[in-house]
Amino acid sequence: MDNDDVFYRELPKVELHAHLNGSVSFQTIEKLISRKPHLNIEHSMTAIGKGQRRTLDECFEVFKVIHKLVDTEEDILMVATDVIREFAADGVKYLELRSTPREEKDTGLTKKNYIETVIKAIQQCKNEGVDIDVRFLVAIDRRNGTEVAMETVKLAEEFMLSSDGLVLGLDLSGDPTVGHGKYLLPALQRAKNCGLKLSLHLSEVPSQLEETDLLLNLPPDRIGHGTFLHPEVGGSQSLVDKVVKNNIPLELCLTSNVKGQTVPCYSKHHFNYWYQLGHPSVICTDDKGVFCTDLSQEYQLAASTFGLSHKAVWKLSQQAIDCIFAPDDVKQQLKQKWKDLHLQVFK
Ligand SMILES: CC(C)=CCNc1ncnc2c1ncn2[C@@H]1O[C@H](COP(=O)(O)O)[C@@H](O)[C@H]1O
Ligand SMILES: [Zn+2]
Repeated sequence: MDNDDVFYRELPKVELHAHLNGSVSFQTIEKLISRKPHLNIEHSMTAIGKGQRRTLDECFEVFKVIHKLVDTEEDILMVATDVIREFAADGVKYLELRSTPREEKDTGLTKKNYIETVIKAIQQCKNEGVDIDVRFLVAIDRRNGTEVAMETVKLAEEFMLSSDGLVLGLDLSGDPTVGHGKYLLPALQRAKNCGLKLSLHLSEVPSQLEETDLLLNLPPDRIGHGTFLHPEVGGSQSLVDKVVKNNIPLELCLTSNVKGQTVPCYSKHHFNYWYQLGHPSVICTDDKGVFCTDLSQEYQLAASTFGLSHKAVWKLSQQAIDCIFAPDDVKQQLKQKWKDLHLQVFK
C-alpha cells in the first residue's frame, strides 16, 4: 500500500448504503460454495470484476445466484458477521446494513428468523469488540408488490420496538424497471408514521420521473442513487428543488453505477453535480462483493476523479455522520471519534 492507500484505509468512514447479500466477499463466497458444491456455482457468477460492465438485468441475475448460496440461518449468520468484520477492517466506524428478509421453504427459514439472525450477527460482533457501530434497515423488494411491502413494514415495526435501536428503518430496492412506487406508497407512509426512517432507491434508471416525484412527497429521509434526478440527465429542476428543499441526503455509489452502466464513466458520475451544489452526499459501496470494491476505494475514486484534497475527503466522511439514522447521541459519539482520529490520519 502506498501512502495514499493508507490515508483512505485509516480515514474513519460511515457506510449508509450496503445490501447484505451484495456485500459478500470472495472469501465468504468460497466458504458458501464449499458448503453447497451440488449447486455448481462458480465465483465468476457472483461478482463483476475490474473493468467489466453488465446490464442491469445481468446484475440482478447475480443476486439470484447469491441467494441460492445464502438460504439458511447458518449462512446468514456467517455472511453477516463476515461482512461486518470486513467493513470494520476497512475503517468503517458506523454501518447501516440493509437486507430483504427472505422465506425459504426448503430450509424452513422465515422472514422473522432472517431478521433475528442479522441482529444476532450484529450483537455477536459487538460482543467480540469489533470497532464498528452497526444498525439494520429492513428492505422491501419492489417487485413483490403491495401486500409483501405492508407485511415487511409490520415486521420492521415490531423489530424497531424490540431490537434496542438496532432496527432503524426501511429500504426500498430491487430491480427499478419492475413495479411502480405508487403501489408501495401506503406501506411507506405507514412506516414513516410509525417512526421508521426511509431510504429509497430513487431515479436509478431514467424512466422513473413520475414515481420519483410521487415518492419525494413522503418525503424519504435519504435517497439511494438518484442518478437521473437532475435536468442534465433528463431529470428536472423541480425534482432537484424538492430534494434540496427537504435537505434529503443522497447515497452515491460510483463503481456500482459505472459497472451497472447507468452512468457512462466515473467522471460523468452525478456525485459532481450534488457536490458542487453543496448538497449532503454520502459515498457508499452498494454491493462491495458484487462490484469488487470497498469504501476506502470508493472515496479514493471520488477524490481522484473530481480532484478532492485529503482535507476535502475528511470533511466528506465527517459530514456523513449528520446523515445517519441513529439518534443524536450516536452522532455526537461519532463526531468525537473523528476528532480523536484526526491526528493519526493526518500524521
Ligand atoms: C443491478 C445493480 C447495478 C445493482 C445496484 N443497484 C441496486 N438497485 C436496486 N436494488 C439493489 C441494488 N443492489 C442490490 N439491490 C437489492 O439488494 C438485494 C440483495 O441484497 P439482500 O438480499 O437484500 O441482502 C437485491 O436482490 C436487490 O433487491
Ligand atoms: Zn442499492
